[in-house]
Amino acid sequence: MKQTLIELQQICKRYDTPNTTNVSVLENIKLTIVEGEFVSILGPSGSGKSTLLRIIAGLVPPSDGAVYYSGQEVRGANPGVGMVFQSFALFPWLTVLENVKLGLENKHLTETVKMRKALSIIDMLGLDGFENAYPKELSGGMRQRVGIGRALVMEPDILLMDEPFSALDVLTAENLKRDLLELWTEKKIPTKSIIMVTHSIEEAVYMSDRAVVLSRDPARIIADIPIPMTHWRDKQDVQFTGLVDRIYSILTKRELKPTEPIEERKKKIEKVQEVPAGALTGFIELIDDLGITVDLYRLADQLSLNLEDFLPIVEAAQMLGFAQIQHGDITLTEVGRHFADASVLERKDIFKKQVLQHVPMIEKIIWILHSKSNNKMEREFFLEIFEKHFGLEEAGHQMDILIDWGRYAELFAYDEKAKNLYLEQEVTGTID
Ligand SMILES: Nc1ncnc2c1ncn2[C@@H]1O[C@H](COP(=O)(O)OP(=O)(O)OP(=O)(O)O)[C@@H](O)[C@H]1O
Repeated sequence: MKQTLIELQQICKRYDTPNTTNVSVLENIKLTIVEGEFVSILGPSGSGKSTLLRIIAGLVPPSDGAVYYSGQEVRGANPGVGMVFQSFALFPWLTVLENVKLGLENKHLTETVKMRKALSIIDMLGLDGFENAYPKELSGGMRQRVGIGRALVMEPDILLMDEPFSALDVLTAENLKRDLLELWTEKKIPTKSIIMVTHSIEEAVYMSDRAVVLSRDPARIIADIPIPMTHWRDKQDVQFTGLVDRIYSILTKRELKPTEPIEERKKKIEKVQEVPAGALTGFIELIDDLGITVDLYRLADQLSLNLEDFLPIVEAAQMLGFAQIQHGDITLTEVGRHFADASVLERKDIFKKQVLQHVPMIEKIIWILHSKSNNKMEREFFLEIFEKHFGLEEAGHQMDILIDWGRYAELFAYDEKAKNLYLEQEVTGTID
């Protein structure tokens, strides 16, 4: 029977922001991680992946629920974990050796033992000869090796990695992934389990044994997929591409059920993806050019886009009724095809219909502008409404994108200087 290393029991996390209280980020997360597992955590941008990792590390307390490490409830820093950060988090005034040794700061060990352990890890990570170099003298890949070294020198049962490769160029990242995987699979490190947050489905399927997929607003676990392949994995293998496609299709599935009546959706203030109308138009044209149905994973690969950049465009196209996603493939709807083939003016008309039908926030903006005798209203006014739902920063982003969509659809105009939204002409037949 394998030892349970981490158990998350009904973890919830809520944050207060300057304008909103108790915004739920994580909801009812239950997860068990046993010895020998390499688990990836995937999810849309801002879904709460890093927050979850920090809760496991004990760096952030959960609002509800508990984290157990080897059967003991974690209160404060989790003694069983070492953490690797996307940004390396090295101290620039310390050498490679000093940075790595820092991981042992709180251990009751003699200086000689600390030195021996640090040098051995430095050697294992291919940093031999750079012990006395400062981070600024190192490439990104080598800096991350130091970050990994600092976590591994503690000989943690669980290695937590928060997007460890995303700040690196592709080749450096591939090289480091292979080296880390070799240390793990050949048991050259005493680590019993690895939990990695990543944006890359391919990375998750290449490296880990299990992919846990989170939803957004708030994050719940929507899938927990075993990856039953031996290392080294062939990225062209049908089992590999099948798993990538499956996770893609889960991630691109809309959280709001398509069957939900539009009247129900209109009661909600639903966040829209921050995708300008121009980018969306280009994307729909591209799908149309490539054929009726396009494999999303291959498309992202062709465009060299990572999930974080790609998913919002796909979701926006889906939300506005231009495309449908099924089994990892994207297909233009009839409206989408019509939009792709239309003239510039016709497109504006189609876009107008789609946003009015699918984006209740735009409908509210127009309703308010209509109700004013001068058909004008300050941006600030709408911002305050949206702030209650999304918090200040996100409300600003949402407002920017709604203005972009509204202007493109010629539903309203925007005076950049005065920061006013106003109606240029009557919008007919669409407002209840
Ligand atoms: N200290 C905090 N106070 C308030 N809100 C926070 C705090 N930390 C995170 N959040 C919010 O929690 C949500 C989840 O953030 P988190 O960084 O965990 O997501 P993520 O999935 O790791 O994002 P990304 O993929 O962009 O790295 C975001 O909306 C973020 O703004």
